[in-house]
Amino acid sequence: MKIALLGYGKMGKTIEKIATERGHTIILKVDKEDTTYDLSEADVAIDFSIPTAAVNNITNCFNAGVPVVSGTTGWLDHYEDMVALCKEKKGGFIYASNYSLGVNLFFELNRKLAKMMAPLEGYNIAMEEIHHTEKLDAPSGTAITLAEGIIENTDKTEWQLDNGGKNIIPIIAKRIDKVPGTHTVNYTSEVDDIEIKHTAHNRNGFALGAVVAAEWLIDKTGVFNMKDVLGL
Ligand SMILES: NC(=O)C1=CN([C@@H]2O[C@H](COP(=O)(O)OP(=O)(O)OC[C@H]3O[C@@H](n4cnc5c(N)ncnc54)[C@H](OP(=O)(O)O)[C@@H]3O)[C@@H](O)[C@H]2O)C=CC1
Ligand SMILES: O=C(O)C1=N[C@H](C(=O)O)C[C@H](O)C1
Repeated sequence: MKIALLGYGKMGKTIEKIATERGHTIILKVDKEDTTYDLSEADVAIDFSIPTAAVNNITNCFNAGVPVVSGTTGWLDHYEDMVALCKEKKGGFIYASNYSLGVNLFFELNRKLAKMMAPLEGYNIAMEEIHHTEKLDAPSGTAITLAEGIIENTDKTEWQLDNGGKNIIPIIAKRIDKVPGTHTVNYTSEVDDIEIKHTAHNRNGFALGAVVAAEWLIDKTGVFNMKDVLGL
């Protein structure tokens, strides 16, 4: 595959390494200096840039007829606009807040646990995410997906950064040098606690998932997610 990398920071560079090992060619590397770029030679684009650039990058892909794997977080207020544009342009689009296989299994576990906890009284729920100090958005996209999985399966109706409440899931976001990404969901009661936790040791899992998603998306039109890619 000929891949355009939209965003060539920590993730872009890790994706380059893994994509090259899998026999793909990187034909374009875009960073903030590149205001215009040519996607005409690309089979697929992978966007890991910054929240304020994601919508423009994804739009450019649809306009160029290039399927796009989006991993950038912090832009989801515009997600439905991108879905509509994808359909209008008959494009191919995958967004995931986290591309790692482990986290996608963790998402399933989180939904299942929430469903089991829903009828039980006396448990308080709280979430924590820890990331490196360069991260621009909080809470993480992964924490938001986890919160949505809980909201779908319990009487919780919303999440809030730092604040909890009767129907509100509190998410604590910590920033600690070099941490690739750690997510914890906690149920605590007077008699016991239940905790599920995913710890990324490096960025390779995110990058491999994004490349696998790009391989899967080639020649498809429509809007997909990692459940589609992994057959979960
Ligand atoms: N879905 C997932 O599995 C994962 C998602 N992420 C998300 O991916 C994104 C990138 O993460 P990470 O690589 O760690 O961040 P970095 O800050 O290391 O890299 C971001 C890159 O985007 C570049 N950039 C800035 N503006 C633009 C633009 N207009 N167009 C294209 N590129 C631009 C930056 O360039 P410059 O350096 O010149 O400013 C930089 O190279 C974040 O939103 C993060 O949350 C991260 C890991 C996993
Ligand atoms: O910015 C990061 O680094 C990460 N961002 C994603 C998120 O916001 O959930 C995924 C991963 O946790 C790393």
